[in-house]
Amino acid sequence: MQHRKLCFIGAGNMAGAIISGLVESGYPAKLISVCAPSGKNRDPLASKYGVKSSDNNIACAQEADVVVLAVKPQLMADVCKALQKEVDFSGKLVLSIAAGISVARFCELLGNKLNIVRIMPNTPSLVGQGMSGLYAPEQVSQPDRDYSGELMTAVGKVCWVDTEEGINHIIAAAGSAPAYFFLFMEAMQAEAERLGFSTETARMLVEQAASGATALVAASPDTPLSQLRENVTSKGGTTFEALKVFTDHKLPKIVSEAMQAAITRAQEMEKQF
Ligand SMILES: NC(=O)C1=CN([C@@H]2O[C@H](COP(=O)(O)OP(=O)(O)OC[C@H]3O[C@@H](n4cnc5c(N)ncnc54)[C@H](O)[C@@H]3O)[C@@H](O)[C@H]2O)C=CC1
Ligand SMILES: O=C(O)[C@@H]1CCC=N1
Repeated sequence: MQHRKLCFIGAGNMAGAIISGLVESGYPAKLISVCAPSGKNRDPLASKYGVKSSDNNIACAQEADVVVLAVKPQLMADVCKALQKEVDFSGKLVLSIAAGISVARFCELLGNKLNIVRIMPNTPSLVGQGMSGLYAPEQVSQPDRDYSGELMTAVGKVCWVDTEEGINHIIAAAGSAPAYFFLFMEAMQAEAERLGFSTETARMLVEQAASGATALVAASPDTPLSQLRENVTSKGGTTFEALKVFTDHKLPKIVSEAMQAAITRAQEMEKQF
């Protein structure tokens, strides 16, 4: 992949996950810098992965070819305004991983001719199993699109969307989705503990069932998920009764409402920040 000088503004969960995945996959650490006001998160990244750590957003952005905006949406306007005063963004590629901040808003904050790609990653990027959605406005060049795609391919799979609205759909289906599965697994682990298993055993049971199920999905690309479910569900058996509880409580409707709630919040954030 192309190796450009890369600067992360923000050193939190998501920046850390991407930096770790990039370095593990061979991206040169000396080309990566990470900025945050406090050393609490960025210094461990510097010592673990050999990237440069700094509290100076402006100096790092000035030096970089590619600036990754990885702060919370609430802070984005202030961070961008400070950058805009000192940094010439012409000739740079800006990547935003923020939910709920549109390209139009970034152009207001950083300049009209901004060369920007929106990326919606998720935390499994930390272990090279990320799922990222990408959107680039028409004016972004093919080499910049290729670079953005290659960057996120280094930490997982990528899915380009043709319209910016698609980024909010990616949030619902992938960006926020690890938390849905963690919630489900937490509830299962708690019940396994109530059944008398130790915390460690309960976690192992749930973790292995979940990773075994996803491995089976990955190994069966032509089998619909419904078929995989039916393969577990013996007639007159236990799974049928368990699934009946989920369907009686309208699990598919709950999932649909939860995903729509994520989209609605992203749309609200687009107005708020
Ligand atoms: N956590 C997740 O699963 C995902 C998060 N995102 C997006 O990633 C962005 C970051 O989210 P997280 O990493 O979860 O947040 P976080 O709260 O873990 O990290 C934010 C980082 O920004 C730093 N920061 C605060 N003020 C700063 C400033 N003035 N200059 C530079 N850095 C500053 C903080 O020190 C912290 O390191 C958000 O915009 C979020 O929408 C996108 C997809 C998934
Ligand atoms: O909760 C959030 O707003 C961010 C975006 C997707 C995952 N986390």
